[in-house]
Amino acid sequence: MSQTVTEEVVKLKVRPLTPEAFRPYGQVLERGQLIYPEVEEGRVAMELLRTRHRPNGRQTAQLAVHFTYNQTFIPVQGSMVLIVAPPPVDREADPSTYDFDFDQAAAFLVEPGQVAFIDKGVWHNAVAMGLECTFINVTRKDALEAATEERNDGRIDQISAQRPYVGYIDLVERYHRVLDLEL
Ligand SMILES: NC(=O)N[C@@H](O)C(=O)O
Repeated sequence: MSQTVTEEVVKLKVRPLTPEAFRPYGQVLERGQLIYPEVEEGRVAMELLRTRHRPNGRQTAQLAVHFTYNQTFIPVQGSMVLIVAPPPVDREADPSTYDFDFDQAAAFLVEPGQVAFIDKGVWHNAVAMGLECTFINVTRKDALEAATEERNDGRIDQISAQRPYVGYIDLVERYHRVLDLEL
């Protein structure tokens, strides 16, 4: 009889966003400091997105990755939880083999007025902390590309299908694991 494989739940405690705690993943912009959004292709673009609470929103199976640009999350209404993990070790490897370090994965509460800037290659996904979060997304856009379609299903593979420069990993498919936020 075939056994269904149930995924292992990896708990992530949601932590306050501080420059020190966030340093392995990027920078928290503070007054008097500068950050430099950067793209190796396309153009730097700023868009206003809204993400809404979704059923089972505490669990995340997919995360995005891109080495050609860094990215900035700036909540303006409502808070978000930014889930991150260090970049894959080998950028030149086949993206389908990119590693994911569960031991270094983390979740940070980003509140309105805070600015979370992730380095190139950092694994990431963002979910609404409450019912919804409207945030400024500083990202990459290629010529003629429109604003990112707002989704509430955490499906980075669907984003990747429209924006091929956004890579992703499905932790359930790859490791039979899922990240579960502990608030
Ligand atoms: N969902 C998500 O984080 N997408 C980004 O990678 C982006 O550049 O917009």
